[in-house]
Amino acid sequence: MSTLVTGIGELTTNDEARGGTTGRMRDAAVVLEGDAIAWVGAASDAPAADERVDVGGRAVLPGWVDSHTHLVFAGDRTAEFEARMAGEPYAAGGIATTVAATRAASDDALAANLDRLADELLRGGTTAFETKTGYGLTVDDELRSARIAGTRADAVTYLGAHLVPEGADADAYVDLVVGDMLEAVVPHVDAIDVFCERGAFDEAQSRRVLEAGRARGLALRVHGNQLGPGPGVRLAVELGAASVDHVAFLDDDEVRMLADTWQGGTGTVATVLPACDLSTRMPLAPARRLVDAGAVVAIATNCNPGTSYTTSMAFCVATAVLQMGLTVEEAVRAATLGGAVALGLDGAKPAGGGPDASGAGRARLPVGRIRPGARADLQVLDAPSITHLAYRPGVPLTSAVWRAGARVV
Ligand SMILES: N=CN[C@@H](CCC(=O)O)C(=O)O
Ligand SMILES: [Zn+2]
Repeated sequence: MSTLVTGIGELTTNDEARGGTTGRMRDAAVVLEGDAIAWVGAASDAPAADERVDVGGRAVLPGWVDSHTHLVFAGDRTAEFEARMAGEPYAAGGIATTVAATRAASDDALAANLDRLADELLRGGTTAFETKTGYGLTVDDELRSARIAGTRADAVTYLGAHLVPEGADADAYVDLVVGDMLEAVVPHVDAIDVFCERGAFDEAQSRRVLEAGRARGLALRVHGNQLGPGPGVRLAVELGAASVDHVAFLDDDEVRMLADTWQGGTGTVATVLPACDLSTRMPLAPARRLVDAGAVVAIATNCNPGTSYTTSMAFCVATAVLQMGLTVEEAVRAATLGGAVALGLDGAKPAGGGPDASGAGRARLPVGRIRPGARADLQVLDAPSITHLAYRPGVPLTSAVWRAGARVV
């Protein structure tokens, strides 16, 4: 089955061969064949296909790639949010509230909540997403979180090192995280993550976690420099992490260090989380300085019930433009290809996945670009250009979405 999507007023391809930040084309068409993109070019040259969809001059771009979420959880944290808006600071300890609710929930309840949020992501134009464990913090609860995550997510990250459980000794808990817990989850995950922050895990503990994950072949991620300056970014760079996320507190050396990782072609993506910065009333990550220095930046929602309860990549893109100083093109690239690079799903290396990473959502074709051979993931905006994402903030512009060749919105 093939589909010709034509009448595209503005096509954002992210294809470097087409030049510019976003490889933009005018009056374009795309042919989807099965789950892949088969052809991209001028509408006037488009080949015939089984089905034809005319989008009437609207803008088309790759589906969002949300490279940082925490969607396996139960309960919510409305009261904590209200207290924060009344002046209380965010503290890592709030995670324990969600851990208790998650442990008490059935598998079905956790899966239903994940489905609800994954559907919400899709309706907002997100066609690929990562999600993490980290609200279980026992061997059994982390294992079931990883299994459930794999039913929907394109990439699953093990975050046993999210918080030291109440009453546990920190170093003894790290022994468990790098020992039995890692052994249990490793067949189901692609990456390992650690919350390297005051109130969570220190540098030595974070290093142990990341080195253990690396020894098991997992990609590395770090929650770093979220609540203040700290060792997270330096550790991520030293250990060759795929991404370091939050990065709200960066000095000039850290910005340069992140940019320098890309000199050999692969490096550590700096993932900014604008909705989280706003919802925790923390400073916005210095996305402008990162892009100016040459770092590869991703924009993600960090959807979770504590610090960032939104699935809206469009909101994050608008914030990155209006408040972090990115251009619309830079923000759109960061929210699509940037996320794909962070997840290793951009096609630069074989698709990720642990030995048994066979979840329904797993990406087997590259995402983040509209070009032949990529997964057929694209979104149509009810607008003539991507500029409207920031020009009309808060307006739900997503009008059609294809994921892996299937029309889902
Ligand atoms: N910072 C650590 N983890 C999450 C917050 C989780 C929570 O508060 O429940 C984050 O990325 O913001
Ligand atoms: Zn997070």
